[in-house]
Amino acid sequence: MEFEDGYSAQKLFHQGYSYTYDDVIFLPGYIGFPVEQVDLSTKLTRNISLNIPCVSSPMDTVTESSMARAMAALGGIGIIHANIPPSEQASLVKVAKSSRFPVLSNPVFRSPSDSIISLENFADAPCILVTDSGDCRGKLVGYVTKSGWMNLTDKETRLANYMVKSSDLAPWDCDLAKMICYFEEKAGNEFTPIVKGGEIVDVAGREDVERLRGYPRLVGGSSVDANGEWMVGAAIGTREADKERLQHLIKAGVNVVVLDSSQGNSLYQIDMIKYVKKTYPELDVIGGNVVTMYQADNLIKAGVDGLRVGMGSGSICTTQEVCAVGRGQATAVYKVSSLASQYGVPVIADGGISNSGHIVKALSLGASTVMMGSFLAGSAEAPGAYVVQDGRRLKKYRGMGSLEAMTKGSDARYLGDTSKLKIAQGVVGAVADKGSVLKFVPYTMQAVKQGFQDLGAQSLKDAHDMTKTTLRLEVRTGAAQVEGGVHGLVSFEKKSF
Ligand SMILES: NC(=O)C1=CN([C@@H]2O[C@H](COP(=O)(O)OP(=O)(O)OC[C@H]3O[C@@H](n4cnc5c(N)ncnc54)[C@H](O)[C@@H]3O)[C@@H](O)[C@H]2O)C=CC1
Ligand SMILES: O=c1[nH]c(=O)c2[nH+]cn([C@@H]3O[C@H](COP(=O)(O)O)[C@@H](O)[C@H]3O)c2[nH]1
Ligand SMILES: [K+]
Repeated sequence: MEFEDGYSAQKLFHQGYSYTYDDVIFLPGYIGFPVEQVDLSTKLTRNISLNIPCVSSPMDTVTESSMARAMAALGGIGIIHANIPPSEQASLVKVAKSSRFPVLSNPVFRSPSDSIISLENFADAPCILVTDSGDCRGKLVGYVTKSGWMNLTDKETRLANYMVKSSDLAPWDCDLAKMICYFEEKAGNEFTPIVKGGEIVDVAGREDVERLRGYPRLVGGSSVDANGEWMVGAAIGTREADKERLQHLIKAGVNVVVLDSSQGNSLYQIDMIKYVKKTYPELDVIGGNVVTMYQADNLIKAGVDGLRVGMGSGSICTTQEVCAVGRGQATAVYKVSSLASQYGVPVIADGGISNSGHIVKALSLGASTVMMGSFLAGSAEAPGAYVVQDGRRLKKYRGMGSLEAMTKGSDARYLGDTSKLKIAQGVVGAVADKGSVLKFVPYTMQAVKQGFQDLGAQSLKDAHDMTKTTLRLEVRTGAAQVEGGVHGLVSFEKKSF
């Protein structure tokens, strides 16, 4: 029997309002299965499948090699930003794909006849690798740990005199499970270099392995391509020079490209989509950003394999203030998805995700994945070091359209090559330390699964089907939103897991 209770998505999003995630609330459905049976596997593009619906933003304070590796290990994907020269971006892609162990350690190399005079020689590396040639192509003879070096009285002494002698190497396709076995077998080793194609590409440490063992495990597995390497995406622009950038990325083995623009429905982007599809027919290309059916239709006709949705919804975005264009993110995701689904083009809900509930809403309203910037920027895997401010550990997070990011690399794109007027569409800020994505993303996915269970959706397909049929939702008034949050307490501590 049908009850007159709540609104269908179609009715709710046809009222002339731009709604965002917090404006709407879903009415629960019927739970007929355990939470473990919720399957969050999904599609990033027509041809790329993921085990979790998570994508990291192509921003220079969010996604470089370390984030891309971790996102792939989790079963999602990272999109490497383009705010650096093409060869550097390509090398970040290559590094991310060079090992299947989810931690990146940027090893430092020396030869046996070298000495280490200062702790700074370790840079951020956990140890120094000693090879006969003193570089990554040489034959491994041993390694030096920080504590081994600290205990030295004579810092001038040569590495050959105190290094831990070892020639043990782990192959690049050793994932966490294989690395656990490796360290169990090699009881004396604290570190093992990882080798690929005759080159040492990274180093794994016993401590990392132990730490990762304590993290929650995701069922479903990692994002691995046909060559057994992590899947990694990269952003490019729509200028002539981006064709050369793309060549570098292709050589590095990039699996998907995102045409990174705030307003994707342009002559430039349509030309670029056609160029990419013609030149590299095997490569999936994601177009955007779009927020309307009209914009999406143009890019779908041009041949995109995926669409990125969101304009001005990002935490660091000022586009709606500056340019007066954009859309509430819930409406944008619903409207674009309802068109894109007719063509089998998956939608990425980009921006405005600050909790697991927002992810449930984005996915239920039709998105196949969510792209996140601020949600991931405070993690250990995001680029940059933590700073301590008023007793809190913070990491910098900035918009790619902020003045600071523009002057770092995207001037040509932003200002027009000859223009001298800089108009920011983003801000520079900071986010709190959240620890490793390898730890908090699995908890977040468990929360999303619970949301799906409450709705009565066992998969993304179920949720998408329900949104077209039985799902009911409502707009929350201001008071209802207050009620939905924590309220009326003198103090509280919000700990999610
Ligand atoms: N999602 C969002 O709401 C927003 C995102 N951003 C982010 O900021 C960054 C830059 O975004 P946009 O400024 O939109 O970059 P964009 O590269 O699309 O546009 C910058 C300027 O270059 C022009 N342009 C692009 N290709 C051209 C060509 N071939 N010939 C001549 N002119 C050309 C555009 O029309 C525009 O005026 C991206 O990382 C984007 O994701 C910025 C603002 C909003
Ligand atoms: O208006 C903008 N000015 C900017 O400078 C800017 N930089 C990034 N982005 C977009 O914001 C998304 C990340 O948003 P969140 O932090 O909310 O996850 C990203 O994925 C982008 O879509 C920008 N938007
Ligand atoms: K905003």
